[in-house]
Amino acid sequence: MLTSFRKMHGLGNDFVIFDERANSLALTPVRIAALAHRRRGIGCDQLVTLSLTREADVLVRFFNPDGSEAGACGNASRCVASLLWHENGKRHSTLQTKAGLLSAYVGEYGEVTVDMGQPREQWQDVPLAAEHDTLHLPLPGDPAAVSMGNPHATFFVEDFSLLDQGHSLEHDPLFPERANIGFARMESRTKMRLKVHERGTGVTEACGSGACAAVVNAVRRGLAERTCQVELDGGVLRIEWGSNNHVLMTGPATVAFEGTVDLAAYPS
Ligand SMILES: N[C@@H](CCC[C@H](N)C(=O)O)C(=O)O
Repeated sequence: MLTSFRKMHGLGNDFVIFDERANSLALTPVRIAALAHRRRGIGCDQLVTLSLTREADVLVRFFNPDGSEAGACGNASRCVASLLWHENGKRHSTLQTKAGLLSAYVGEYGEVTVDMGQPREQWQDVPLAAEHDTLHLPLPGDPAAVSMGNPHATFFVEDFSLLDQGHSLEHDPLFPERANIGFARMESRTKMRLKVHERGTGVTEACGSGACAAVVNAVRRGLAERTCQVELDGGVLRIEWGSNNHVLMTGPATVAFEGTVDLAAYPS
């Protein structure tokens, strides 16, 4: 039996989205990893599932290609909000995620703003393995850490030569749940160039939660204003860390194609 899915992306950060609102699908971590595989499966940066909930318009779960589940995914959250808008015509939506309830708004030109909630700056919340100042982690390169519902460390750099260390930094014992590793070059106080090695995925075209984390860390370091444009390989996000401590992320959401797959052909 064939199961439908949608392929969407936010700035090239791409997702396979399965709708489990009518029927639940047997998506085990092994099957998710097989489906997400670029050569042997459909291929994506994250596999996303939608389910029914009483708490919000939809319950959204995000899975990395290694089968691990993430608390947050900014670019996929914009895609899901855009998908709901196309379904029901409502520009406002609410998304229940592992990290919390998010609200989203689709603007005049189809661009999506997601309220990514409040950053968490305490070492236990990132989390780190032991008590440290999250503004200056004890690692070469002096990164800062924050949780946007998932763990992030941001290095402030002049060039991106450290990018190939992303995998070993992700697995550094300092991060008991591993971490997404961002490399930010400040172009001005309102403009940043960012590349991200994503936990469980690798280097992606864009990382929405990584952009939020990088701006929060840049503001905490005194390097940026609270509204900042973040240029990633796949395009630009606008990040605003509001006076209510919530981080708003605005950017595009694009449907690539709709397809079907025989789930039984993948290991469970
Ligand atoms: N693509 C993302 C983040 C996806 C999850 C991340 N790899 C993790 O494990 O935390 C985004 O746009 O935020």
